[in-house]
Amino acid sequence: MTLAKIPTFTLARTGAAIPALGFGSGSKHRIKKWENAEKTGEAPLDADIVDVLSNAIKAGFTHLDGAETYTTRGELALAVRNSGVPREQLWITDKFDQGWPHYDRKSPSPSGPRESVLKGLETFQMEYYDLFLIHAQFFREDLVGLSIVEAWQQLEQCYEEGLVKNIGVSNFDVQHLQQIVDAAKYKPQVNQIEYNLYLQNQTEGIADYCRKHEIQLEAYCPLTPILDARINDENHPLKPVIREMADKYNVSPNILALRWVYQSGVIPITTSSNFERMKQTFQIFDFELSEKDFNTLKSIGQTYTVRTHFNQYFD
Ligand SMILES: NC(=O)C1=CN([C@@H]2O[C@H](COP(=O)(O)OP(=O)(O)OC[C@H]3O[C@@H](n4cnc5c(N)ncnc54)[C@H](OP(=O)(O)O)[C@@H]3O)[C@@H](O)[C@H]2O)C=CC1
Ligand SMILES: O=C1Nc2ccccc2C1=O
Repeated sequence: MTLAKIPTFTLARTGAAIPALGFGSGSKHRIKKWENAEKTGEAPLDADIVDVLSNAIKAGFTHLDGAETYTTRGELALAVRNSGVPREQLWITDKFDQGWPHYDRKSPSPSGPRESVLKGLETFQMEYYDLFLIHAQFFREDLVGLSIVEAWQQLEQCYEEGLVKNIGVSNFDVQHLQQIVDAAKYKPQVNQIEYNLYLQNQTEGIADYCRKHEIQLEAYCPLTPILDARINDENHPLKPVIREMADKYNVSPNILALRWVYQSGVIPITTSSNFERMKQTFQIFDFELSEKDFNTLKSIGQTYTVRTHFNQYFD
């Protein structure tokens, strides 16, 4: 299979070229796995999810976003293996599950990220991850056996051992990132956060902080502004603007929303079960928003906030 050439961003400190668009194996896929496990008490491989992830690779995605907590590592590993795409042509991200206080879920790797990395590499039958993240800053003693800084030091060890080529965090605010930066031998290279036109700072000052410290932002929920399921309000201020601008640029609204994220220097991590939509996603690289239109979207987006994840911590 010939893979499409996807633009990249360069990660500080290692110079790694990370594909500027990623495909997620969490969100709807995580929910499906967790619900099944609740019903049946186990989480067997889900053939439909393997198909979705295989289709994503067929559609041209080379950057795949996984996480221990999604319980879809097995599905992603199979999709990667079945694709026949050489390992070095793919970018595989995974995340350490530190446990989730609001779900009362314990970490499946209570001794820390190194345990998670080793288990993940075994599942994937591969030698290294391109990027490994601490999934969230919500550490609680009864759910995981180490502190944030100790977790970071384990990731640094994995980096020195060559098990992970790049290291970072997800859902970190300025205060928790600063704790790591103060103690770090190697500073985080990535922070994956909820980010879109309606949530341009998951937490106060986070986008500027990451830019200042050369920490690449990745955006989950990039499509929130076009999803009625997430915005139960006909009158949200971007609704007519997105429609009008999508017509102007001759793209669909989802492409416009993703392009804005990419053009702001942030890597959209999206997902879909729809093969046509997967292929369509690459249109974000075929046009450019004028500076005026980019800024119009940005300033109108700032007048309205939608957060779908971790409200109990961040609001
Ligand atoms: N670090 C973290 O804490 C988190 C990380 N993530 C990561 O980010 C990934 C993506 O997250 P997610 O929020 O789902 O991403 P998006 O905001 O891209 O939303 C994806 C959803 O949008 C739907 N969709 C796409 N286009 C359209 C359209 N034109 N019309 C209607 N529906 C559409 C898709 O449905 P359809 O299948 O029908 O196309 C899919 O359910 C996750 O899989 C995960 O890897 C997500 C949440 C938290
Ligand atoms: O996609 C995700 N959905 C989640 C829900 C709870 C905790 C983490 C996540 C994800 O990363």
